[in-house]
Amino acid sequence: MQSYLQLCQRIVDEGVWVTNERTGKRCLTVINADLEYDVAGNQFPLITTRKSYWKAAIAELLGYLRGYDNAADFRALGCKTWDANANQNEAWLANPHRRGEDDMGRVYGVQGRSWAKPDGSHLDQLRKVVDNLSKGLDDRGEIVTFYNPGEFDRGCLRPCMHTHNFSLLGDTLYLTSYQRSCDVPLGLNFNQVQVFTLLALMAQITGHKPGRAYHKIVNAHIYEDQLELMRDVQLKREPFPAPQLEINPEIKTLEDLETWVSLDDFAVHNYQYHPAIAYPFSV
Ligand SMILES: Nc1nc(=O)c2c([nH]1)NC[C@@H]1CN(c3ccc(C(=O)N[C@@H](CCC(=O)O)C(=O)O)cc3)CN21
Ligand SMILES: O=c1ccn([C@H]2C[C@H](O)[C@@H](COP(=O)(O)O)O2)c(=O)[nH]1
Repeated sequence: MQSYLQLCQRIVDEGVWVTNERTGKRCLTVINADLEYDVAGNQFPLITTRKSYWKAAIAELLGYLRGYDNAADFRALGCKTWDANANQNEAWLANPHRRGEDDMGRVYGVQGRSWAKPDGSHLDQLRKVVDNLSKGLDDRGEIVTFYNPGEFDRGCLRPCMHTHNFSLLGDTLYLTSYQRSCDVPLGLNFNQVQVFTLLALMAQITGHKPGRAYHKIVNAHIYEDQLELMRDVQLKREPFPAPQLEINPEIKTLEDLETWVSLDDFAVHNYQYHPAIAYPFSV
């Protein structure tokens, strides 16, 4: 939590105003942030200086792991975060590849689970990583990447958290996740939860102990219409201790994640938080 607040304060103190063409808004921006989460010690990095909707963040992660390409599927899991990008983004609405209401196109999990190969077949990146790690194998390329520039024109948004690189040292699993662009008040709130939960879940289904998760961010920003709430409200609050995440131990395979797992299989304990803050969202 301290490292999140330090990043917010750093943006407020040292950020540079950058005009963003896609959203038409200015962002106060810094370059490079390194966050680290203690998954072994179950220090769940949930924001405590406002109410954080952790279930929606885990639902979004579950949708990526399943390869969802439709905002309706995310809604059915309990997550509305893709509604706006699928249905209100002017460039995507005008894109001939968009297949109607709620379609997100070939983004995130679609790339992770069915990367298109030149011969017309598809590659399941996540399956390969799960199979190797389950056998105790780390080929130094246990990577799931959603970043496919050749198909950017077939999706509603380029992935922000785009690459997850797993590592095995003995029986401990580590994760390094890379993010090119980060909406610190809204997106990071979710992304911290997702990096932590991804390592915890992958360790559980591949039979290893979770270690630490490393989260590397390039462009970290606060949109102009979020700045006042961050500077004058959220940053004035004192954080509470980190809560703990409990995951149903019956989740044992990738198939479990693909089929029956729901948000009822996750619980957070000892979550103390300050009142909610409704930050504006930019499409
Ligand atoms: N501008 C922008 N910021 C983002 O963080 C973002 C995007 N766009 N587009 C793609 C996804 C969607 N994500 C989102 C979208 C909405 C919320 C959001 O509105 N969160 C609220 C309430 C969530 C709820 O009620 O479930 C929050 O207060 O955290 C968070 C992340 C993260 N990504
Ligand atoms: O997981 C996510 C997804 C998106 N974001 C934010 C980062 C940016 O503010 C926008 C994406 O805009 P680009 O113009 O494509 O960079 O969404 C996030 O923080 N986390």
